[in-house]
Amino acid sequence: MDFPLEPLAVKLVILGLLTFVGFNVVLSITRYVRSHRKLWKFPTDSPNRIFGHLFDYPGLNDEGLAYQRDLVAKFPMLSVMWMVNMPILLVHHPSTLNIVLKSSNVKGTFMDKLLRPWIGDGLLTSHGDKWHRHRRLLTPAFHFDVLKRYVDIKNRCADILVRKFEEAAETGTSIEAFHTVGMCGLDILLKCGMSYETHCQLLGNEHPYVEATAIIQDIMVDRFFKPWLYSDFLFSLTPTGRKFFEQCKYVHHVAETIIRKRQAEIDYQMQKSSGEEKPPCQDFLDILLTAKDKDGFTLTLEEIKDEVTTFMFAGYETVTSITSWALYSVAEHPDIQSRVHEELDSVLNDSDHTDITWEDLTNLPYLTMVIKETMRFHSPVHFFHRVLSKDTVIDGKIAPAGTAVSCELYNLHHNPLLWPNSMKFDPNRFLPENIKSRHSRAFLPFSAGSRTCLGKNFAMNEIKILLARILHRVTVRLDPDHKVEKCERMVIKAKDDIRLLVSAR
Ligand code: HEM
Repeated sequence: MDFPLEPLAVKLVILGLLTFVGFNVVLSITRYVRSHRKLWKFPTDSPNRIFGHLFDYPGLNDEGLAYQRDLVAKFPMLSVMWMVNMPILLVHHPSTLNIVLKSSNVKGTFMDKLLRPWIGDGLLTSHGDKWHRHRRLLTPAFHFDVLKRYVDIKNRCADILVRKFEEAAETGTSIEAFHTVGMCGLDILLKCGMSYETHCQLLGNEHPYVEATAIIQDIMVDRFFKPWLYSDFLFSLTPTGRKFFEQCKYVHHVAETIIRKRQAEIDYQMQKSSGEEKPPCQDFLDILLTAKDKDGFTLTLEEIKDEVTTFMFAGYETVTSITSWALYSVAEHPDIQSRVHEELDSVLNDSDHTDITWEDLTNLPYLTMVIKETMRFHSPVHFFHRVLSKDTVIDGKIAPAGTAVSCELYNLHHNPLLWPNSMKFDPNRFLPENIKSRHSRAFLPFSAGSRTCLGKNFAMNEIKILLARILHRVTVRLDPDHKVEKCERMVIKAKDDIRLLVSAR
């Protein structure tokens, strides 16, 4: 057949398409150069503009942390990290952090994108109306009256944990802090937040959920340094990508099982009371399952799953890590441990209880200082991200809208302008007179402003209870045959755990 017009029509379509693509490429490059040129004005130690820090970051380990300390000593306000064509503005001084916290609570950096297949669009990664609605909804789950009820659950879980430490003292074997405390943290979180009983502490120190989240994080941080794998589609074609998505699927399956079980219990209770009563205990999950605002808005299963997975991530590793690093530091500093022992003896020895009560929680000033110094010195939650929602002047220069900002808490907590001799573990930094003489935002373990950590009181109570219960019964020291090395994941952990030798008091 003969189509006389075809060659011309095809040529025109191809020409049109090329013009369209070409125009968009030029536009993107122009926008990219225009916005990135602004960031070229900020300080950086990047050796080159093409690959940036991609191939010369020392590693997500002790060397990487030493590098971060050197960086903040050299650039105490901020600096830019270049990941090929993706700059990240690192802020690590109260004055620069304050500007970011005040001007933007928007999420959506490429790190958030890497987090999404795992924790979805929960409180940590969402913003705008959705974040506002969910934050308002979930805030009552952390009210003091609710937290008070959890003190008993935390003590009952601590009973099992303390028993494990006492057994280690009896047998003379060393104990793995992260693994052992981690099981207790998981037990507490599931019981308090979701009324879910697993007996996980009694089943050993391994748990498939914990293992899955460790694998997910290992892969995620490795992917961070491989921008060519940022596309979920391309990543899912690789063996590592397949492993990552399999583990995410498992984690979501666990969340769904917990949700369905609790939903069935709530339905049963409602049926029994002819739908008149609300379930007796409104924990985190109950709130999500029964939420209905004045406009009749309820949450979908997907939304509840995202919040449960977020809650499990935000609430479990953080507490485990701080408690474990605090044990490490008191083991390393026997004089500090003795002062903790003295304080615990004075609170607990003359009383008729071994539990830490709600009232005791405000009566342990030295232990609280040790915990705060742990959060500064080890800074397990070492960063969080924002995207600038508008052009913003930071340290006298304009950072364009859309810039990815990393609020670097480890660097802030080792900034020599704020923390002299930052590698000395010294709880006295948190004596009231010393706090007074420091910038109010020199210490931000829970962030600040509208997106401050929702679980901070829950976390502080739990860490105090676990440490007080353990250290009241035993003395810990470091196992000299075991080297402790740090590794940076979403929180800073110990690569091969921390091994502690234990003796009964
Ligand atoms: C000592 C332990 C903890 C530390 C150091 C910590 C630290 C933080 C930080 C720095 C943020 C801000 C993150 C950001 O803006 O991207 C945050 C947010 C959050 N944390 Fe924690 N956290 C801890 C424990 C917990 C616990 C136990 C829970 C829940 C049980 C929790 C739930 C959350 C949630 C839901 C958010 C998101 C808040 C929002 O964006 O509205 N955290 N946390």
